[in-house]
Amino acid sequence: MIKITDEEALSYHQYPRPGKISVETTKPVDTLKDLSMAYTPGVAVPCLAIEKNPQDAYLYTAKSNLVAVISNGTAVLGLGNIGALASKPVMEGKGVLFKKFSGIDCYDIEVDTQSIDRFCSVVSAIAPTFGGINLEDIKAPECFEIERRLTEELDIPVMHDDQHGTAVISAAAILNACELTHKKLQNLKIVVVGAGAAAISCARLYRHMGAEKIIMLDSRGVVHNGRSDLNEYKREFASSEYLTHSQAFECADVVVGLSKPGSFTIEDIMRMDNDPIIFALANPTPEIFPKDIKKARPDAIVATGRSDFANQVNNVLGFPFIFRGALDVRAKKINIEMKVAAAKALAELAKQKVPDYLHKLYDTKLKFGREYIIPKPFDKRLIVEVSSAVAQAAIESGSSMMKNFDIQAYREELKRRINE
Ligand SMILES: NC(=O)C1=CN([C@@H]2O[C@H](COP(=O)(O)OP(=O)(O)OC[C@H]3O[C@@H](n4cnc5c(N)ncnc54)[C@H](OP(=O)(O)O)[C@@H]3O)[C@@H](O)[C@H]2O)C=CC1
Ligand SMILES: CC(=O)C(=O)O
Ligand SMILES: [Mg+2]
Repeated sequence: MIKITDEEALSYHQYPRPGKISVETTKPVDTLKDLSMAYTPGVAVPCLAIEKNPQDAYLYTAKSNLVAVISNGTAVLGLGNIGALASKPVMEGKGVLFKKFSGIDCYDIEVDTQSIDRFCSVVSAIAPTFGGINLEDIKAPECFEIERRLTEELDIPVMHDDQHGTAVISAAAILNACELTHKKLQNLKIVVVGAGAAAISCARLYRHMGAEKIIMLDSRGVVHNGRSDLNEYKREFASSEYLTHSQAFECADVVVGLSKPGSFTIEDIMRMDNDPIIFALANPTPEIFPKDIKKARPDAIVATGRSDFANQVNNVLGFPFIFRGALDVRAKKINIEMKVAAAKALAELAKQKVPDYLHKLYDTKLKFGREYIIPKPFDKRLIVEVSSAVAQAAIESGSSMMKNFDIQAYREELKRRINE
């Protein structure tokens, strides 16, 4: 396990210059002619072209490869409502991952408001700059309304990463854990601990993919019909019978923690069925640490959201590649078909032979099994498999604005890029 100290983390962020991102130019500005083209008078030509045909913005500006990572800092990792400014290191971090893993340029934008109206009006006002909007770390239930409004209003893909990125990756991991434990998704008893942004969307995707028995817990216990304090999103998963916290775990096959440290315990996981699938996904501190889970339940398949344990179920495996595919086919929305395609592509990739550079990087032999149910973020094949699956689903489901997109040529181009 890789250990880092607080001092190392601060030093990484401070030196050699503060922060993790910068802006670079893509055209030469070395001569008087360059200057005349980049700025006035040359720049007026693309301006007028775009005024005439707005789609030309994709030809003459950085829009087609530019995503905004936008947060109001209300649910930053599992740190809670720490505010817009304090969320900036995470948002810069998402920008780094976009660039590193899928070549997408990114501006992080921290919006200091908790008002849904104000947040939406800021985002929709700046949307023309971008090819896509990645919403991040906005708490529930506001995040659902924010995403709904922006998706409806804008003609570029908008995705709340904590909702859908997490749903896609955890669904892929559950599919593979099922295969390893010879269980079927539709027969699973799934306990989702948390009823916020990530939890609600994960549960929706599992249900869409065939899960039938989902029990949800929030900070007040099991979400059930007898409660009068449920919002409309929690009500979608309210169980018809009253259950105690402990009863929820009785013979459960899967627990997905999307809450905070300590929200379920060793006693809870001891009640689960054989070969339990236990995902403790709160960041940075999981609900229970893997070593404690493994000690109590050696038969468990365990995942966390962190890079320093086996089976990292984290949306880093999703947003870079989902947006890559969506941007490249100019998808108007990131729809359910694209999310399911991403989940299936991820699950499938974990079953392929792992390239040597990953064995070296992770200093361990990686082979599909209990300690490797989901690909690693540094797997270069992710962009080929996930982005092309997303692009194909966008085309087939009618979300793409491109006519005659050659998906095979696109896959080849992505393969070429990773071999450069
Ligand atoms: N691994 C990954 O890829 C990801 C992990 N996460 C992690 O998931 C967690 C939640 O994030 P997010 O959904 O964005 O945040 P939200 O603020 O939207 O949701 C937090 C949820 O946790 C619930 N909760 C708090 N305490 C308990 C408890 N003791 N028992 C049960 N539920 C509890 C809250 O309940 P109530 O509704 O009653 O307030 C709320 O529903 C964070 O730790 C985050 O880091 C999130 C996204 C991706
Ligand atoms: C991983 C992530 O996005 C989170 O924990 O919020
Ligand atoms: Mg997040």
